[in-house]
Amino acid sequence: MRTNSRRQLVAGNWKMNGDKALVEQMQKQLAAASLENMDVVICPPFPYFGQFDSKLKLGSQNISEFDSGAHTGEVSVAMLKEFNCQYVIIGHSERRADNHESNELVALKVAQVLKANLTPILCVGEPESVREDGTLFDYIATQLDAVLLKVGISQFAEIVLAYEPIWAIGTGKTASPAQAQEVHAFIRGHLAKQDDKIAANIVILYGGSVKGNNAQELFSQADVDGGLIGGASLNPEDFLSICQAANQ
Ligand SMILES: O=C[C@H](O)COP(=O)(O)O
Repeated sequence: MRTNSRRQLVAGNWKMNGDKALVEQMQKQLAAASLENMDVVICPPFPYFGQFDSKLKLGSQNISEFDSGAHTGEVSVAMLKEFNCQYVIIGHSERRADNHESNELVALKVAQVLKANLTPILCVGEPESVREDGTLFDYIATQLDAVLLKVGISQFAEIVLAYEPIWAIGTGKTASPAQAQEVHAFIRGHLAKQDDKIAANIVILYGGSVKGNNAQELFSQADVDGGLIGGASLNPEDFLSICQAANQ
């Protein structure tokens, strides 16, 4: 049972997976469920955006930092709005690695999403080597500070955060509930140095090998407000059980 007023959120990041059939199955599964105490967001690849009905909240996995123009292969915030997309994942570790997205570019993209009145899901998280060498909190603080410097603490009232330890993504090696809680509490404390109220209200998701059988324990941690789900978001039954854990 939650002891704070933050509403839990579960976002399914399909990454470069899924097909038209999965869109149909997922919509059917979620339409039949009663999930009145939490929010569900699906972040499919762009080609499937038009296939989603308006009952589900839609999220994007990325966005251009530019408004429009000669940027081949990019998608703008204005285009997302035409499809009623409300959330945008920014700074996922796979984009930071595969597309060389720096903390500064991540900050520019967060600003672009906020300018369009959409909600960024800002991802932070450390590689295993950083956890091992004891610089975990500095690493997370640096990722947060780049965005704080660009948009300011007041804008964090419109942001969702996701803590995703890179070593736990797609590996089956979930952070323990205590490890997740420790970093979530650090993040909230870091923001509280600038604004107590914004820190207390911000939703912080955990991501990294969340499944139906571990979601409830992770989500019951005091500073964990739901999850950013990869692999398990491709299975409608698993994803529903994760949403149900957040709905309690
Ligand atoms: O965006 C989602 C995360 O990268 C977690 O992925 P995963 O649930 O497959 O570990």
